[in-house]
Amino acid sequence: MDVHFEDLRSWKNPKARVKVMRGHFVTTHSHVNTYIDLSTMKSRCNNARETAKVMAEPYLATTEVDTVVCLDGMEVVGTFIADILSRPGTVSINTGKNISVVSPETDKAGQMIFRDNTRRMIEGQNILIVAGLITTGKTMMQAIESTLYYGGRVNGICAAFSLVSKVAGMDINAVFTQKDVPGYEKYSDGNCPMCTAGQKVDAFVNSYGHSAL
Ligand SMILES: O=C(O)c1cc(=O)[nH]c(=O)n1[C@@H]1O[C@H](COP(=O)(O)O)[C@@H](O)[C@H]1O
Repeated sequence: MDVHFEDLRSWKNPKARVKVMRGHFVTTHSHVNTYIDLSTMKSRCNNARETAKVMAEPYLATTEVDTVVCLDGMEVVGTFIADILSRPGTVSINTGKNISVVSPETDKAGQMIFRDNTRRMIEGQNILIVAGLITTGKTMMQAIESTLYYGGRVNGICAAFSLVSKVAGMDINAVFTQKDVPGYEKYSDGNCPMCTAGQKVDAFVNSYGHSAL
């Protein structure tokens, strides 16, 4: 496979950056013609912090957050978001809080669950969900349902990249949208023109990364 990544930087903050690769990829719920690699923002401290600034900004003055629920391995970014929201001396209404940062577990049935030890960080709490990639919105829908099931209030949803602007009627605050990645297309299984054209699958991709075939 000829691996060619383009750098993509947020116009809001160039240090919030991802890498983009074109090809034929199989994801959990769809086929996509573009792979977005989030490893820099997920794993490098400076990039995670700068990404967190972009993500936290809309919530600073207005949104109560007690717990950040992280999906797709976004814990480093989520922790910076919690820190930014709770910092003293900012306009944040969450100043001084000890905000929790948790991740759900996916059980064998594919349900997102919280173990007994983290439930108190969901039940009766104001939740901000932080996702990596939102493609169809199915995974986010599961995360919202799970949070509500455990008694949390979903007050905000943010993502590194989202193809959709809303899930369950809630706005998605995305660092990158389809406008930033022109030509990004997703196709349901069985309806993929790349498969129809006999284009070989380049890689299986999931939130951990990609494995070339
Ligand atoms: O995990 C994946 O398969 C994946 C690869 C990809 O290119 N894009 C992508 O959105 N995902 C994951 O698929 C889930 C979101 O897809 P939807 O449920 O279709 O919105 C998230 O867990 C993403 O990390």
